[in-house]
Amino acid sequence: MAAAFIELDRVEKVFDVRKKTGFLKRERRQVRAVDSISFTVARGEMVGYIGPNGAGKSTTIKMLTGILTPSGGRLRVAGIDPSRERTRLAHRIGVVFGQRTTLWWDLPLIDSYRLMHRMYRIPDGRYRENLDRLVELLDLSALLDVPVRQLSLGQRMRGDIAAALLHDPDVLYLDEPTIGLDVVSKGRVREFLRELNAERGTTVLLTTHDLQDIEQLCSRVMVIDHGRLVYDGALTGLHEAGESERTLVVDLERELPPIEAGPAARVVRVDGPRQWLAFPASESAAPLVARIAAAYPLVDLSVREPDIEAVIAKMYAERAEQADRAGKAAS
Ligand SMILES: Nc1ncnc2c1ncn2[C@@H]1O[C@H](COP(=O)(O)OP(=O)(O)OP(=O)(O)O)[C@@H](O)[C@H]1O
Repeated sequence: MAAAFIELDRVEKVFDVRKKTGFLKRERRQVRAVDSISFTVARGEMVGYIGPNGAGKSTTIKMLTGILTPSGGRLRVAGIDPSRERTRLAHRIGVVFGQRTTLWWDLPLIDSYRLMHRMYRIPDGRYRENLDRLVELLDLSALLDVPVRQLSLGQRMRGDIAAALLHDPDVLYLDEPTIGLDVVSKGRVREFLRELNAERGTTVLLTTHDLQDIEQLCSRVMVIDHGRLVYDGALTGLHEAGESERTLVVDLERELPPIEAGPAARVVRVDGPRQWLAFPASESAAPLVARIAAAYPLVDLSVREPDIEAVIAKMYAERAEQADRAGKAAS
């Protein structure tokens, strides 16, 4: 097995929050943003890190960059403790926040790169080489003299990605890298990330609400909810974890009452002679099809896989319900 490049062992982050509850009254409360999370990421892996709003994703990324110090547990990136050696780590990591730019707003793009060249003390030859490669791959040559504020969102994002990679980091954290981009720009960013990972073996940790980013880029996904890791594995395994359902779409010869096909399947929609039956994704469709074919005038049928978006929405909703029930039971 490849050596772990990012290592978290029971990492916690607790925030002390003061809330005004009256004229002079303040209530102190603790928010456990990250609650005993453990995982490892091997060098060269490309991993999705997803979860609902407020789950603890950004807090994790901030601890991985050294911006925040964990309240407990052990964390290492490339063997470095991020909060203790933030500057040394900065040479090994690149960070892209989709919602904020790291570029200088009023300066032409190339000036931001020149500043980074100095800030990161990138050797001249390496800077030149990396800049040329990134400009070509991200199609930036016509944009280098344009002030950042005049760039479109997609152009700015490509500019930000290049900035994060000028110093050749071993690991890249991407926080919502395709947010607000049109389909073409999203495609370009994803293609570039795939190439970067394949050619240079850059380790990528990707946080996104766009599940297509994950589907197209990551073979592994981690799901965090209420500060806890609730899933870590292949994207396909999420279907089972989310106990998702597949849909059998049946065309009958004529309009009929809802099909009765046993306890495992239920009709979820009827439209004229077409009926939709939901059944567990973990079960084979064959016996169900055989039962329907034997008892109904069947013309055509197809099976629809659950889409990952629906699976994750269901998973979040179920966990929110569980938390709600636990909260009510405790009060
Ligand atoms: N500096 C802070 N002080 C107090 N609470 C904080 C702080 N930063 C984050 N939190 C809280 O910690 C929890 C996790 O927040 P975090 O920003 O990590 O979530 P997230 O998964 O990145 O969410 P989103 O998808 O909305 O960006 C939330 O309840 C948030 O309100």
